[in-house]
Amino acid sequence: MNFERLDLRNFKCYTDSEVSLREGVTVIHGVNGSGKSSLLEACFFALYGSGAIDGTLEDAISNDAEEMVVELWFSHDGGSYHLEREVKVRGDTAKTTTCVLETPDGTVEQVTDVEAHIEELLRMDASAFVNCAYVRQGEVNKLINASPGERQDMIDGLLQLGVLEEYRERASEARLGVKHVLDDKRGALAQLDEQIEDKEDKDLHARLNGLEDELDELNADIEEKERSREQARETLQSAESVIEEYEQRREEIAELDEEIETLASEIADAERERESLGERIREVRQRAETLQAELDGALADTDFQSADRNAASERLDELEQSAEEIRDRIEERRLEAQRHASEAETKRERAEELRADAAEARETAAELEAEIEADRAELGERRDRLESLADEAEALREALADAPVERDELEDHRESVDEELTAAREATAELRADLANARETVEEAEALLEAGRCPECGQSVEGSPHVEGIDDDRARVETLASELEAAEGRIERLEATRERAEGFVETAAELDRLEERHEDVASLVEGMAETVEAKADRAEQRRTEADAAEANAESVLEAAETAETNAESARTAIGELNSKKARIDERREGVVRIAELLDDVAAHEREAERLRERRESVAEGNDLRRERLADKRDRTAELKAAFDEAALERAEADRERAAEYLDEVETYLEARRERRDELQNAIGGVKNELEELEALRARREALCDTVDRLESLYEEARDLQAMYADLRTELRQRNVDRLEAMLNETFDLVYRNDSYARIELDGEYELTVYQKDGTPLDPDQLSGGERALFNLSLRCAIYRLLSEGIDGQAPTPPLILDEPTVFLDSGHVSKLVELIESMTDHGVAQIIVVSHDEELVGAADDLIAVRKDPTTNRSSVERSARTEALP
Ligand SMILES: Nc1ncnc2c1ncn2[C@@H]1O[C@H](COP(=O)(O)OP(=O)(O)OP(=O)(O)O)[C@@H](O)[C@H]1O
Ligand SMILES: [Zn+2]
Repeated sequence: MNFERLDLRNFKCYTDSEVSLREGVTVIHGVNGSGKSSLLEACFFALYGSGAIDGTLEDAISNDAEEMVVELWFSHDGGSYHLEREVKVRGDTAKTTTCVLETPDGTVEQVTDVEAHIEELLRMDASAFVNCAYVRQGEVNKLINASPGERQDMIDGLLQLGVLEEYRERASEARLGVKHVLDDKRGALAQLDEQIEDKEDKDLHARLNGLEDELDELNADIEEKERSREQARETLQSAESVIEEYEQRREEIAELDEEIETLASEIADAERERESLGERIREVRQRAETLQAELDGALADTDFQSADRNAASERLDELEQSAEEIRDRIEERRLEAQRHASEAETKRERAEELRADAAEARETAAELEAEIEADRAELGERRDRLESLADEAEALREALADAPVERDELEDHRESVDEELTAAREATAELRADLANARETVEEAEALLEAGRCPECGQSVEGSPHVEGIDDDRARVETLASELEAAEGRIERLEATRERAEGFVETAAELDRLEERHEDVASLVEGMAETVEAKADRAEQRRTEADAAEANAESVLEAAETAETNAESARTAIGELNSKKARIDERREGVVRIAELLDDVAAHEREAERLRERRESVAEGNDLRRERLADKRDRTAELKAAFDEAALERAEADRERAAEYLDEVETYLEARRERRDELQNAIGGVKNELEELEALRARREALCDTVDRLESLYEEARDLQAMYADLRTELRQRNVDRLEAMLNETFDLVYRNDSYARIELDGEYELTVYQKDGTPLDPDQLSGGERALFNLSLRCAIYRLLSEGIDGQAPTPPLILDEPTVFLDSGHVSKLVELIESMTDHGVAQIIVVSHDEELVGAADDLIAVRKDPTTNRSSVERSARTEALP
């Protein structure tokens, strides 16, 4: 078996690590506390679970984690295996939540199944694994310190010698079991012998004969007594029958006396009944006669003469029928009267409606006519107004006839006059200004002349232009004044013309308005005239309608009267029918009374007849009773004569005696029978005992056979037990011999020292070291380093013995050594390297050594470095490349 790979998550100081492991020698190195041992522990935990680690499951989980996973891949016997264990913290404790082993033949789950499978694969349990393959740190002395017994158990277990011990124990158990059964059987046999002896001592056959003789005698006695008991019973019976007969006779006489008395009183009762019946008959007959007289009277009162009940019924039916017919006719008439009356009512209502319609139509007509009158008056007024408007217009047209232009040009005309006037006024203003200037010029010249100097140059005006023009200027003033006068006259004329033009314009506007007004009034008049005509037509129509409705109402009223008359005549008919019906009812009552009387008379006659018959039967009954009374008296006399008192007394004496005897004999027989039962039981008992004796003898024979067989079985089991013990001793001796040889060989290899000659391992696994001078030494007495070497040798020897096996190659796990160099000096560390090499030579496929000692590195095929990060306190694993680098 080789480990191939180990994956860790949160296992102790490892957060997440993965290590692949190879064949050959692997050295895991690192400083103290870096996590080397934890790696090995993880492998061990993967294989064997919680039992394989120190402390609890919780301790194995990293301090700050809640769950942990360890996975181990390994090869074994050519197959690949994968083991996974997952542990989770649940509350206060940790639990294994997953445990799976994948094998080439399938998957194994559940902790117990997986562990069983591993134990079977490796042929060792956790403790055997520790003893053989996994040398835990600090346990180097374990094998030395163990007692020989413990050592023996350990080595026997590893070599599977324990199985033989188991078989031996089983054989011993079987032997003990057989012994137990054999003892039981022997005890049973002794008991049987005792029982048989007891029974034979009892002389059972003689007892049986005595009992049978007594039983015969007893039976004869019982038979005789039973015969005389039969005779006594017969005597008793005949006496009892005689007594019974007399008893019956006495009873009969008593009964007869009683019957006679009853009959006599019955006869007296019947006689009284007959008398009262006669009385009743007389009363009923009298009543019938009275009723007959009443009937005769009733018949005389009616037209009905026959005193026959059927004829009366027939007549009643006839009358009933007539009454029925009349009722029907009354009903018919009543309906008819109702129909006519309601018709008259309807017609009257209709006439009323028609009249109301007529009145309404007339009223409407009158209203319309009043409206027409008013409308006509208004129409007249409007026509007058129209005429006066026409006159006013005519007057205005005449006024316009004087106008200088046509009516539609008047406005233009006024505007042109206006323009002309404005122009004239402007020209006048110009003239006026010119004139004023001219006058000023003249006046200035005149003032200069007076002063004699020119106003402009200050020189003398004589001869200056200003003075020379004065005459021209005076002429011009005159011309301008006359022109201004003419212009002012023209303005005056134009103003008059303008006033007239304005007057014409106003007149024309007034005419326009009048004409418009005239047109409006004319169209109003026309509309009104049309309305008046329409209203007149409507009034006419209403009047015609009113006349028609009136006429219609008249004829409807006539129809109503006819209906009323019809209703009245129907009512009269009803009255007549009612009185006719009253007469019929009266007649019916008479006939009913007659019928009742007829029934009554008949009933009374029947009652009289019934009473008479009853009276007769009472008389007959009494005759019969008298006859029976006579018979009974005869029978009583007869019985009394035949009664014999002496015979009765004899019979009573016989009965007493017989009864007494029977009592006695019964008690006697009872006792005898009891005795007979006892004897029969006793005989049965003796016979049973005889049978039992036979059975006991048969059983004894069978038991003797069984005991013989058990004795030989016991011998066999004892032989078998001895054989297993011998075999184990022999096998162990052989192993011990080989182990001793290998131990010496290994010890020689690792510890070259002149002090020790050899090591002895005896059959009881007692270890002794012999010094050169032949003195023995307990391994305890060796030095610390010697002990470590001794122990290593012993382990390697065991490992070799195992791996070579008793019968061929056994499946050995990797050889794991944890810190084997402690206590060793450097010389012995080199020896250790040699030991490891020799183990490889002996065919150990995988050796894993944990050490912080650099010296061991030389022996490594593969080097694994473990480091702990000082800040996180978490370890990591690294395959170091130093293998090649090192010498
Ligand atoms: N549950 C845990 N969580 C975290 N760290 C843990 C846990 N259990 C143990 N450790 C730590 O793991 C570290 C490694 O211990 P281990 O015995 O594997 O070291 P080592 O390399 O074998 O040392 P030495 O050379 O002294 O034998 C220890 O320092 C310990 O404190
Ligand atoms: Zn360690």
